[in-house]
Amino acid sequence: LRTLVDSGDIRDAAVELNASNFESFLKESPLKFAVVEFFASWCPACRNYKPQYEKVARLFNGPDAVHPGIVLLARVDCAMKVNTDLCSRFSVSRYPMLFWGPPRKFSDGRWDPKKNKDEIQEVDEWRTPDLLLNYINKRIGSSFSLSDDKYENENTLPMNASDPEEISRAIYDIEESTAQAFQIIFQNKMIKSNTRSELIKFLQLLVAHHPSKRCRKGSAEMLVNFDDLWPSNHLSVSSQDTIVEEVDASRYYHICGKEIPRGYWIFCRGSKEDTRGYSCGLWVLFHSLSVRIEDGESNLTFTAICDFIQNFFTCDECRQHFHEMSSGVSVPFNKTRDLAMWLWHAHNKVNQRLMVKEKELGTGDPRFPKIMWPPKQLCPSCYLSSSRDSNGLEKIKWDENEVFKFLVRHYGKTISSSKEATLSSNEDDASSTYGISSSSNAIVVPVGAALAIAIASCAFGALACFWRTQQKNRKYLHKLHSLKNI
Ligand SMILES: Cc1cc2nc3c(=O)[nH]c(=O)nc-3n(C[C@H](O)[C@H](O)[C@H](O)COP(=O)(O)OP(=O)(O)OC[C@H]3O[C@@H](n4cnc5c(N)ncnc54)[C@H](O)[C@@H]3O)c2cc1C
Repeated sequence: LRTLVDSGDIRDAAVELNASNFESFLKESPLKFAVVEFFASWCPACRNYKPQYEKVARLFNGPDAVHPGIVLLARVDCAMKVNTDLCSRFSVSRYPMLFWGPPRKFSDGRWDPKKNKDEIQEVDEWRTPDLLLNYINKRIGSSFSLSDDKYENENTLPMNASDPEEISRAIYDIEESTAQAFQIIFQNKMIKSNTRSELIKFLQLLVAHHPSKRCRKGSAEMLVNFDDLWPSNHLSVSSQDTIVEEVDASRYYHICGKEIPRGYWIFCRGSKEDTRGYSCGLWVLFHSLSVRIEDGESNLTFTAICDFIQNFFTCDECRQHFHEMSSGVSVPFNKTRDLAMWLWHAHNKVNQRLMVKEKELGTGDPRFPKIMWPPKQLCPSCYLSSSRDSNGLEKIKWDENEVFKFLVRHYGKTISSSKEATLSSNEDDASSTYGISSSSNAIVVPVGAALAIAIASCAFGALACFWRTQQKNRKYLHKLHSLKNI
């Protein structure tokens, strides 16, 4: 995608699209809304309009956006020959012409002036930044203003954590937090002799059950190369030495693809700069893993998550509290439900503790106060009864069967399926190279014997380990063939 630099050092905030990237870019966009300006570079009125359009674009697009993750502003130059068909699909008859609609509808869409019921609409009021922003505000029921300052926007955030639709956008934050987790691991050189196997276990879990296809693919690549990158035989058992310096880990920073981390949050976006974000994304990742695993994988998953938190989550207080909670588990988990419910309960314990603390210290996010979760609006059937004790604390009697059903619905299919379908086709090629099935979330095992291991143990660990060896053998054979051919 072309990032334009128009005058001096000022980058355009509106994204310039053309016929070759229009469809894929808009299809993959995590945003709910888009404005597309069709213009012609030779048109003087368009040149004059550009700074006005940019004023609104800077509010929503780019790293300094005041309200990122909501509306995409893009433009297409109809004076470019390659864009002729694209512009005629939208019946562009004068310049500039602006359209409004969901990004995905643009990608395969067209606009017909005779059909005004389309999801794509011509923007009728756009001539000044105020008019365009008013139009956007009317469409999404917001009250954004051109004078909004970064992160001082509690009252304008249109998102609501109790909106059941919001969770479908959490896939982007799960990807973001996964990528950030590995950035932190590499930057802080956290792969050591005593943490190496914990990371491998966690990667195996991600390969098999991460809700994002591109993160499964990235984890698989890292797992296949793990022994080469961080060989265990370079370390003595007692050694605490960091071994990450020996390899160019930066090549493997992009566990969920090159464009991630994107640098902003959507579902986990706080109303202040220092709230929510990474830790919220991690919780959502853990919950979505917990409902994706098979019964027989529950204990391994529990250990993999606990070890990951212990070794790689760099919030001391968090890992200490989490360790206290996980040490209280005396009986191994046998069922998906056991783990999902334990994690839900543990998260609520953290919420309860933070409810008091954040109130005392004023450190919480005013738009997202801690609550016993899920709230009634999200899952009425989860509540048998609720009352307040003498200190005003809410006491809830949960219907745990309903809670589990809700967790499966909330963190299961809603999170991945529709968004994954939009990934680009070259990722499909790569994932088949690595034997990852997108439909089942599982690893495709090349040999029947491996299947037997998988069925017998029903554990992603054994399966992923076997598969890793297979990949290494394949790599070795491939190298051998290339050498023979020289
Ligand atoms: C493992 C772990 C331990 C932590 N321990 C601490 C700690 O000890 N002290 C501290 O100050 N901070 C701790 N944090 C950070 C803290 O829990 C929050 O992540 C942070 O305050 C941001 O809160 P949030 O409002 O974004 O919601 P989060 O608590 O991060 O939750 C993210 C989302 O998960 C959903 N959710 C909320 N509760 C549940 C639940 N019970 N089950 C399932 N889904 C739920 C909601 O949709 C919510 O928006 C911890 C984080 C993690 C990942």
